[in-house]
Amino acid sequence: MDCHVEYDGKFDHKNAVLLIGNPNVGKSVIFSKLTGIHVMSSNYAGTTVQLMTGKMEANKAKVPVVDLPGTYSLQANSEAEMVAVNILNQGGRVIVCVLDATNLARDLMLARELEKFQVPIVYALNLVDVAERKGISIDSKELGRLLHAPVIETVATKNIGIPQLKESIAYFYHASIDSSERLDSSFKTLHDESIDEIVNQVETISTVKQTWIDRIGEAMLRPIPGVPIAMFVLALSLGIVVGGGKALRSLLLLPIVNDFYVPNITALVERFLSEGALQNILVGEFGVLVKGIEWPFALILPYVLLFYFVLSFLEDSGYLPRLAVLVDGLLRKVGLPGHNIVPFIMGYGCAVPAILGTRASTSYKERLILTCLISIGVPCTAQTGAFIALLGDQSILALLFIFILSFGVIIFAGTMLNRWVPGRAEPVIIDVPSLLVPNFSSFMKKIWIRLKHFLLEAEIPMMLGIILAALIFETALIHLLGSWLEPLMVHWLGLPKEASITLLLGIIRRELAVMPLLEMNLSVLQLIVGSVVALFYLPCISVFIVLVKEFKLKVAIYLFLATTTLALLFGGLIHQIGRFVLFLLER
Ligand SMILES: Nc1nc2c(ncn2[C@@H]2O[C@H](COP(=O)(O)OP(=O)(O)OP(=O)(O)O)[C@@H](O)[C@H]2O)c(=O)[nH]1
Ligand SMILES: [Mg+2]
Repeated sequence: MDCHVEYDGKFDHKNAVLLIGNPNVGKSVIFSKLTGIHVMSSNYAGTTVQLMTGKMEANKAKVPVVDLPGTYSLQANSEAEMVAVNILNQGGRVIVCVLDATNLARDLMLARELEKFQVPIVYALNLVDVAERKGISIDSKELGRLLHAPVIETVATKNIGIPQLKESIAYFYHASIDSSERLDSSFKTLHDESIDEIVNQVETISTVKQTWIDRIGEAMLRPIPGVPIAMFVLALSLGIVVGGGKALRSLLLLPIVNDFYVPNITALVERFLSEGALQNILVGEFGVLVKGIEWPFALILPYVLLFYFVLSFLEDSGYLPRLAVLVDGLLRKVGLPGHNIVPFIMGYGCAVPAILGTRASTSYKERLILTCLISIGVPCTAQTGAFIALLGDQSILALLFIFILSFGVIIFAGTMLNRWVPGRAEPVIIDVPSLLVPNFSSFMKKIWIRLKHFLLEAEIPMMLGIILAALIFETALIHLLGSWLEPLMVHWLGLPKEASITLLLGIIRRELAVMPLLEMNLSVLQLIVGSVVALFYLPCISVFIVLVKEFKLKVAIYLFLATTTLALLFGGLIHQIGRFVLFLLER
């Protein structure tokens, strides 16, 4: 029988296999194993915040599969949960309900809610390896008998149980298509046992010696030694990103680009093109073949790579929810319960997934405050790389100043927004998962996905920006732009006229508001002013689009105006104060 589903351009959820379960139970890993499509998985609740779709092979047919955001219940409490519940309400062919073997009682609450849908359910009892580590053993056969459905034990990360799960899905998928009615009602019999009764019958907990990983996991949650550990993790992360990035840049990438690539490409272009505009656009001061390679690959890439290395490790190990517990009190002062630290930290990578990540927040107020703070004061990893390239060699203090200022503004803006934005943050219990040793292959794949994303997202706009800069310099438009912006650029900010280009390029990408300053021989004060302007300057095009999509055009425009005003205000004040201090020092 052919059960191929017609997609008609759009994904056919109603005929799909739906992966459902509480947050952080391994749905996305299972989805990746079923479909061969690698999607993001992390060891905290709320990784998946939108639908992920793919196809799996079932009895030689391609069957659609949907990975849903995790949900604690069908009374959705966040945008992400709402996505899951809405899809579920539309129906599906087979539900794969993923259960966490270390959290059976909690997960059965959702499982029980799913029984009301007239859709066959296959249970994947996942994380059995972690359960074993904790001395928890579950009789899956008995559980299946009590739930009137197949329960398949899985260790998704190691592919254990996945072939059996595939078989079971295929069986019920085809059965549900073959059957003129919905599946046999005996299959869906609601049972009378309470969740406690079921758990008592199937779960045995033996006392095992706590492993070192569980002991560390628990210690991290207490203020002592949790806070010192957090400080150490922060310092180590900074060391890896800043120190490692600098070493990678100056020992490997810059020599390759500057000593090998640039002379050769310049010679090649000069051989074929006579001196003139085209040659300048290709290999001149803002030559696209020179800066278009040096900026993204030699100056930014090392920091992006190492930042994602550190972030992915923190995500996969399960450290971030522990940090969330420690900073909960602090973050609540700016209207954000602790779990919001996760999208906040992601913002230091890129604001787009971070703003999407706020879908897991449980109130609109939280989402809005978090989005505003990320858009206003959190530099993305590419921009941080640009700051390090610009200031790192000149003055570490200046670099530090930029980040301290950004923290100050985030705290101030958060406190104000907490007062102004109506509503209140819902009280939530932070879901702390078991500490895990990251799975090597998914860890590497995750870094690769992010890197690929950066290269695809960054390289083309950066090239376009550089071509634009080259054209503006080549056609003397820079003088026109410089004259228009002279009162602002020269008198208020104390920057040279040609720095006006940064305001134009910064609209395309945030690091482009910084990079041109590298070519301008500026004083340390000017570098600080330029960096401060770039730090608060408007969100890049991609962020603007995501703001409009996730909120409203009005929110995007307000943020656009607020960030630009803040950028010019702070930049100007720092220039004026700096000039005054220098004047006093000289006297
Ligand atoms: N040790 C172990 N780790 C697992 C297993 N299954 C998943 N994981 C890890 O558990 C974490 C959560 O997995 P995800 O697939 O992101 O969970 P999810 O259910 O999609 O989470 P949300 O999207 O937040 O709802 C990840 O760090 C996985 O690598 C397993 O069977 N054993
Ligand atoms: Mg997921």
